[in-house]
Amino acid sequence: MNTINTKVKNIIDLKDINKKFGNHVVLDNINFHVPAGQIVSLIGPSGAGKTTIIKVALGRIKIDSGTDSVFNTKMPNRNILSQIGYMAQADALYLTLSARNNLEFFAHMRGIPNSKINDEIQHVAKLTQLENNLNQPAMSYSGGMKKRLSLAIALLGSPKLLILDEPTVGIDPVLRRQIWDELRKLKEQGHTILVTTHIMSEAELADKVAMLMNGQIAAFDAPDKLKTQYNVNSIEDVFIKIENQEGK
Ligand SMILES: Nc1ncnc2c1ncn2[C@@H]1O[C@H](COP(=O)(O)OP(=O)(O)OP(=O)(O)O)[C@@H](O)[C@H]1O
Repeated sequence: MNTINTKVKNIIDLKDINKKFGNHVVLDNINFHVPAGQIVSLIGPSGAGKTTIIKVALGRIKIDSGTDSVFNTKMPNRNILSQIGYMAQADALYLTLSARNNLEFFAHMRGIPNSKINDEIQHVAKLTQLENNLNQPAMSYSGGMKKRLSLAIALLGSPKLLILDEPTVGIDPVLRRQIWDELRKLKEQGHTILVTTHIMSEAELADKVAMLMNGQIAAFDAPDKLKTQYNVNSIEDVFIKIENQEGK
């Protein structure tokens, strides 16, 4: 694998980002960063622009102005992209292939050496509880299984940066907890994780919560600090308070 600069303070660093679709301002001069070695959850109402922020970070959409860098490198950059574990909201699977073949394909794309691919597949399949279904074609998977397979693909090779767009939709609470345990383990090993979610109890498990509203980052801090600041007991209540303040 190519080397990347992991000794940066903020692994994702978006500065003064403006993005409109037609006349619709989605990101209004946003400054947003994901500090190295932390889990940041990005929350906000449906359509607030969470996926758009992710696509900006990945360099997948053209911004109107601002700068986006990942590992201190201007995006898009093919070397950096190959080293990000990205799970999109819509599954990007080869449905006619087996789950194992999907994992093998993406493991090659990620540059994992052939000698390590089988062990890697076993590892991520275990984490996502797919060990017994690896030989089935992806098209025979349920919605939740497809989500788990997408997550398994993102986890291949333990990438230094994971970007997960609603990874636990359609996943039952027990497995969701196991997935968060794994995310925290990866964080303890020095990995950086950006995750979007609509599940507020899940957002609270992150080191920092960023709330996107009306094109701006309305709050960005540790969950406990946000709860103290807004004088409430949960991130759900912080969300509701900010939404009311913003006049929605
Ligand atoms: N390619 C596009 N062309 C036009 N409008 C777009 C495009 N992509 C996104 N939008 C609009 O930008 C806004 C933000 O979309 P985005 O998908 O980023 O929201 P989100 O916060 O991720 O929503 P959700 O929580 O529902 O997934 C929405 O109003 C959406 O309709």
